[in-house]
Amino acid sequence: MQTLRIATRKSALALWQANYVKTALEQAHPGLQVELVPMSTQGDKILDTPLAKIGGKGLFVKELETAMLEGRADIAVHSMKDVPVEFPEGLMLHTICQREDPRDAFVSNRYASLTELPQGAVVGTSSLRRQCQLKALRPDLQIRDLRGNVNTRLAKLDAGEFDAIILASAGLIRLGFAERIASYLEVETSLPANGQGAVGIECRTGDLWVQQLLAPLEHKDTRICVLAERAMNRRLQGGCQVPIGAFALVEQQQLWLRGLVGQLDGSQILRAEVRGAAADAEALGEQLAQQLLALGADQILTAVYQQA
Ligand SMILES: NCc1[nH]cc(CCC(=O)O)c1CC(=O)O
Repeated sequence: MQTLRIATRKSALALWQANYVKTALEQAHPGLQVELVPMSTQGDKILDTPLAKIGGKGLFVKELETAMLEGRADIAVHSMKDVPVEFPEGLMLHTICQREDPRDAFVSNRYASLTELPQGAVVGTSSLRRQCQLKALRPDLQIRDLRGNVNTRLAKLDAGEFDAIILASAGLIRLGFAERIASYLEVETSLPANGQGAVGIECRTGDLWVQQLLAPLEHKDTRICVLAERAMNRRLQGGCQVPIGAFALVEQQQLWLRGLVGQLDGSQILRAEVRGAAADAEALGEQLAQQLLALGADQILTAVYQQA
């Protein structure tokens, strides 16, 4: 019996996601051996610099990809929102699993929601996408950088550094911290990042043994949504650290994709949306990007890249 090896980061969330895939594979294929291969990535090591400043795409995936290319692991499990748009030669995104709650979460020990925050309250997030939407709604808020894995971020909140912090609810729910969520930010308030809440599985392009094992883990509607969201991002040349939101829903083969590009201070938020056949997911994502560009998204993004 062969063993399938999963390359994974060592953060609690990465390990949770890798174990989730391990369990799903073992359930789908009784008798299959699945092993985790934990490793540190550059993104885990540089903890003191705001992510937007380091810039480089794929900070959290390069080591995992090298392990697969060198045959030390067979698959890598990623949070889709951290996966760069392009894949290295020899690797592919093969499987997209069912999405967890895609919304951002408002986490605070003192306040129940964004609207309850007092004037000038300090909110922690390292996401430019969250920052611009928060500032658009509440220009008085002070946004401060918040890095680290989910546990670290919660500890910083508990230490009193912030009045509230914003995190992806998916990560909190998966790690058993759902009760820390004071309220959910509806997507109209905080449009999620492309791929937020979805787990993807990467493998070698020609590895048919692995690909056939992965097939049962695929979730069709999540794939459609994530492909549309990623196509929009790709057309806007957005990495994971840009003030861009993209969120799709599919119902009865119909796709509804909403997109947003914002000025960091929230002074301007461009929004657009498209609807169409789910089968045209990627074309719709590109179409939405074009609409945002026509509204002036390129000027905003160019300015952001120059600041970073
Ligand atoms: N950028 C870090 C990251 N990557 C995935 C998640 C959460 C889980 C997910 O979106 O799948 C998080 C933490 C956060 O944004 O709060």
